Amino acid sequence: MLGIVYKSTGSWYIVKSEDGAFYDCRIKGKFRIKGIKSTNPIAVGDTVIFKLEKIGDEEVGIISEIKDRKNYIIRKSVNLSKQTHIIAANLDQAFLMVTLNNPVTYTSFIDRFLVTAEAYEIPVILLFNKMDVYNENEKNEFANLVKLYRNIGYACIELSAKTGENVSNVKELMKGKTSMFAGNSGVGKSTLVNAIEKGFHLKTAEISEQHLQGQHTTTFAEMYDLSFGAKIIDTPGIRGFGIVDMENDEIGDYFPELFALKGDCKFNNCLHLDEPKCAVKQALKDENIAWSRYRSYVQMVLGEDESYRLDIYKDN
Ligand SMILES: Nc1nc2c(ncn2[C@@H]2O[C@H](COP(=O)(O)OP(=O)(O)OP(=O)(O)O)[C@@H](O)[C@H]2O)c(=O)[nH]1
Ligand SMILES: [Zn+2]
Repeated sequence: MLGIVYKSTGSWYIVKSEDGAFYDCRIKGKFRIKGIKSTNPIAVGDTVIFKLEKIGDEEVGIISEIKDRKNYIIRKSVNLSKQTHIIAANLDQAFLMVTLNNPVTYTSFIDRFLVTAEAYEIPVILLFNKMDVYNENEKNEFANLVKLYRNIGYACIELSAKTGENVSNVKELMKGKTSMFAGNSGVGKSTLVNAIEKGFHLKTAEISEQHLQGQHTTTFAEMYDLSFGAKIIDTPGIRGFGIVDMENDEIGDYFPELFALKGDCKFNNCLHLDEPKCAVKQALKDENIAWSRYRSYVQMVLGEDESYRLDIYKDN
């Protein structure tokens, strides 16, 4: 039988088969996936093949195969080994929620998220929330931010999870897809998802509180079917995207507007720092590239912003 993993506890998996029924499944023997040193071979979102077997009185599914992943997000294991923990697989898109204040979302956080998403090959939609509370100045500031990211090519929606403004647009984009919601604590993820699906509660808050108390419990993502043909992967305690190890010379490739100019720099290995005849530096002067984006880029290249390599629980 073919199914999708909805929940994982590390040794047990809840798999929804094509016929719509849920089965408790386990893995038989050792499972290895090329190139991934992972503590969990199978993650939420994985498509698996399993067959039912009688174990004692119980009928359980035995997973024999994982289908190739379109993408996956990981985090480093808590125990400092080189191992990674796969949080979720096969995401169609991620929504990153951003607010101007309460809490402040820094552009460096947005950019790091976007870069990681590019590396993971996960499309991102930026949600600019709490539109109902901003004054004229703040509205302008927000509008500039929206313009900045739209120019690069990212989809942006201005909304208010509280009043419901533009919430239907988000819902529309979710139909038929598997989505994840990310953003700093307090930006309104739970409020939004609850507005999209009445009575549905994300688990983010309780876990991040646990984290504040220093309890590094391993958290597992979980997938849910919403009533309108959408799937959501809830990733408790995860505000960002996990980690990606990137070489300095590939970071620029994940800034689409820098990547587009790469061929115009004098040196084909230009890092756009102090090299002569750099097309990126020129574009900055001409105001065709945003300074905030360039600053995020430099921070990542110089390693001033190491948190993108670290545990995502440290994101803020
Ligand atoms: N004014 C206003 N307040 C909002 C809006 N969306 C959320 N809030 C409020 O912001 C606070 C935090 O919202 P949550 O939905 O809990 O935020 P969250 O992102 O889920 O936070 P964590 O669970 O900690 O990750 C709550 O008091 C919400 O009522 C909005 O559009 N406008
Ligand atoms: Zn350059």
